[in-house]
Amino acid sequence: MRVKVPATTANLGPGFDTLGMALELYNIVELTALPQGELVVEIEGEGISNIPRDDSNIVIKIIRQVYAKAKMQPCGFKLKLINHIPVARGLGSSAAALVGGAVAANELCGNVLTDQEVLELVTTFEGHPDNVAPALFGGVVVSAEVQNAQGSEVVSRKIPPPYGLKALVAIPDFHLATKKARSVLPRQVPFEDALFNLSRVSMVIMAFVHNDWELLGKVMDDRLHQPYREELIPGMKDVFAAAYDAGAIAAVLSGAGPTLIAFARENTEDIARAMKEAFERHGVKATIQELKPSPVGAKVF
Ligand SMILES: Nc1ncnc2c1ncn2[C@@H]1O[C@H](COP(=O)(O)OP(=O)(O)OP(=O)(O)O)[C@@H](O)[C@H]1O
Ligand SMILES: N[C@@H](CCO)C(=O)O
Repeated sequence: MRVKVPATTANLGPGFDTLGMALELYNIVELTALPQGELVVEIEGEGISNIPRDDSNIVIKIIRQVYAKAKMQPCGFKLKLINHIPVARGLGSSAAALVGGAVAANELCGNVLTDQEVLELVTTFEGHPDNVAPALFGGVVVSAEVQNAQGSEVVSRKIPPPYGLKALVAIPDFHLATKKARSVLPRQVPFEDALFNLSRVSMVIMAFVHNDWELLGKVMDDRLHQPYREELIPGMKDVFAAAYDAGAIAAVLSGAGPTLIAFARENTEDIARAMKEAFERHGVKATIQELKPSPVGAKVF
């Protein structure tokens, strides 16, 4: 069983824990059932030296959860992870790993779980839906956890991938765990900052629905997470300024960082160079990739 699953950029500025976009950079998860008790984990590419190869691997954990939820007899597994998404950089590596594992396991179980059940299971593991939903469905996805009679559910709606928009991701050569990047966020925020984000995120959704890039350029600001995370990413503000000066439509933190992402339709080479050089001025080596939004999410192939 082989599954291809995209990287994702979460938040898209003001949409903290709510918005995410799939990107054309993919991991592959290969899963084979073995006799009970056997476990083989092979890793290629990103994370080769630090992703565990035992039961503590999050892909193995979610596979076992899928089997339990599908009420299937547990068995052993051979798991091969071919990783192109950099780990702990803000490009949804954990969501891709979990979605890839869950979709592969569900396929081995005869697709007993619906997409919605996979979304719920993986979101509970990950803690928030903003990377999980676009990794599963592709495009730009708006998600929310809402209360219902049974407890809670994840509602999500997909906006088709933006046409002609390119993402320039500046990936620094250091890791930043999401847990650490969440630990610097405040428990409470000023009312006016909540209002600021509420109005901006509504407009960001409108911009993506209507492919209105002029609007996007006016409203992709954030006051709920980026200002607090600036201390963790040397040069963040200067890299944003360099991207705007070189012609970017908007520049934001990708997920929990440290990757910074600029959106553009033209001048992409100038913007990439400007972001790289701005990081260098702060002593940070960064790799720049030009990616397109991915219209597709996780796919068995
Ligand atoms: N392909 C993979 N296979 C198994 N575990 C992985 C894989 N990729 C990431 N992980 C696990 O997820 C952790 C990184 O998750 P984390 O949420 O900190 O970063 P991220 O998902 O890359 O960033 P963000 O959520 O900001 O986009 C790694 O330390 C590793 O434990
Ligand atoms: N919304 C999440 C994305 C990273 O997992 C955050 O910014 O912490």
